[in-house]
Amino acid sequence: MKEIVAKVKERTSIPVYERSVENVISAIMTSGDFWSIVDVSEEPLPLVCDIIDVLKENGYVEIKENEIVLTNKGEEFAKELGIGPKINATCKCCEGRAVSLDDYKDLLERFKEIVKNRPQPLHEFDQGYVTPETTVSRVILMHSRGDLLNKEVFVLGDDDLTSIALMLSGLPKRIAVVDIDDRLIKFIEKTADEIGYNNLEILTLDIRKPLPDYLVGKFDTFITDPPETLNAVRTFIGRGIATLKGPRCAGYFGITRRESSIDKWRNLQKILINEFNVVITDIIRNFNHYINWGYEKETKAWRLAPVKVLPKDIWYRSYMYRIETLEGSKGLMEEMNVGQELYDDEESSTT
Ligand SMILES: NCCCCN(CCCN)CCCN
Repeated sequence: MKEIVAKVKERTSIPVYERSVENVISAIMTSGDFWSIVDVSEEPLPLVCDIIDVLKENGYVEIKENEIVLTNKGEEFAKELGIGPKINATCKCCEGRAVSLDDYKDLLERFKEIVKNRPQPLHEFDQGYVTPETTVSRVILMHSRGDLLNKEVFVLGDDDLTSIALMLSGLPKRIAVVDIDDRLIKFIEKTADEIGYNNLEILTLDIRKPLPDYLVGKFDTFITDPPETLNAVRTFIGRGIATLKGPRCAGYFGITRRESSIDKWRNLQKILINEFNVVITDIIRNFNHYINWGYEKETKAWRLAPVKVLPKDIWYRSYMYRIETLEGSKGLMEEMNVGQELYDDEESSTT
């Protein structure tokens, strides 16, 4: 195992542990599909590719009819190390979100109807929207925490159309939506007119610039779904926190393991705790399920994939973080002079 880890370390700057290799072997024992192996392993995609390559070079893994499988030598190796397949204990009725959709079936059906001809994901903005069940579950989650009823809600980036589910719920006092993509802005505006919702504020602004005063300290709750670079965490989440009125306000955001190692998780959690002085109240594993976005073949993930087959099922998921502000919490007020590095780092691959 030590020589495997050493060989992987030669290939990547992403932190590698024996546990990383174990996670990938365990995932291969669970599924032969590359995308599902990344999903189950919970290691960053580029690292999974390096580990599979080294295991293949050393005869532990082979590719047969587009499936990644252990060889006999690999099975021996796994047995020696005591590695078994990953069990999937996800709850059948809530899909692991710990939120029940039972009382919101009509909201879900209405949402599905409205978003039938939604704008499709654009690679340039790292778009990739979540399932309707995820979007509506987000509304229920926020409502269950007391963060929606008669509250002023800020949606920072909305290819998931969370603002539409919020409008349909009728819960917030008002909703403000920011997005850099005019197609989304127009779609959300048109929908607000169609459903006769008029407590909606639409803003197209580049959040790398400081927020205008009329947004600073004006909201009770924000939600965003940023890329996983530390630049994006500072920018998207920092701006979200800057919109909050004061202590005991809430923020929600998705953070994935597909494009961030838990080393990077520790760094982003330090930003939340030490720079923004907020507290993390919830981290719900695989709450957000992303529909395959269609530009896979243009991404680094496709170039790195050992098997060139498009994903058939949902494989990209993120954890839902909930934070609360306290005395001394503060958001990002200065300009962020970043370009593509808002989206890209050594662990990203679908941006
Ligand atoms: N590039 C395709 C997947 C993007 C997912 N990212 C943006 C999602 C917007 N709804 C980030 C996901 C986790 N933060």
